[in-house]
Amino acid sequence: MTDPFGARLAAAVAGRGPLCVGIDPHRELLGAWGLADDVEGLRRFTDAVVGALAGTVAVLKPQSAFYERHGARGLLVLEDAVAAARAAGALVLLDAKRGDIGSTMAGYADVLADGHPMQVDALTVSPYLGPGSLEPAVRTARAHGGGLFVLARTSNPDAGTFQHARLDDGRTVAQAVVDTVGTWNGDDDGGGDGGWGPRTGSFGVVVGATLAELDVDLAGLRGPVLAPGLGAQGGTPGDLRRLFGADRAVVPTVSRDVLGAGPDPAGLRAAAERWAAELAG
Ligand SMILES: O=C(O)c1cc(=O)[nH]c(=O)n1[C@@H]1O[C@H](COP(=O)(O)O)[C@@H](O)[C@H]1O
Repeated sequence: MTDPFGARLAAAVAGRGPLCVGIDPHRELLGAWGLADDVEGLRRFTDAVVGALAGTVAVLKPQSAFYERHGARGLLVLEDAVAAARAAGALVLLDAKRGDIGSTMAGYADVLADGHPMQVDALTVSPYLGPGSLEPAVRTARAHGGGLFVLARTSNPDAGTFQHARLDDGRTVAQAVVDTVGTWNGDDDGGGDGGWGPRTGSFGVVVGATLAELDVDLAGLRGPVLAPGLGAQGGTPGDLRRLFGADRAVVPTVSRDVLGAGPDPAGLRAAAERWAAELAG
């Protein structure tokens, strides 16, 4: 039986540091690397990032949209990259922001299951259809040692329009999302204190590093926080410390600010190492 995702993530972070690098091969970036916006360009970009970084960073986060837009052959590139990244020791967080109900949600979550041709370690999901809508994904994650990161307080400027809306009980939507995810991190699923360790929960939330202030209470989360918005969106390592302190299980994720240093593998590695050093300092 595979160890729970939270424990595996904590072990990866202990060995490699917390940095997650997003693989976002969008049109402009392919062009900046001198690659065509086609499947061959996609493959060369992806192979370069995985080859340069999968042996050293804790987590790689491919963005599914940039593979789906190239059709079935794009998905084959993603499938190969996921296998190569995991073989090199990186955890793979598939960024697809899935959200649906019942059997459809279960279908999306099958990407976490043993035997899936593109099995990943964790998946980003959207809670918009309600807390119960994500239960099938929670079940699949538990059964296969997978993890989920649920969108709670995202990094985009207008995120608060929905995420600050209030429930009848006065909590913001973002807070209700965090509280819901905290209930999934029960004693059997890690259920630690919100820091790194073998009991780090397998169910996390997304909270942007771009926030002016931390306007959700993470005390009951007991799982990891994925923090995007660093670099290109303006967030800094100082913002991370200001928002989350030093003791919380936070996975800072950077895409453009590392990917822009390619295609030279040494350049990619140097950019990731720079971020890792700044995050450690
Ligand atoms: O889930 C995410 O990764 C995510 C959540 C969020 O709140 N904001 C956010 O930018 N992201 C993702 O992070 C990537 C952009 O990273 P940067 O290029 O570093 O800004 C994209 O793939 C976004 O979908």
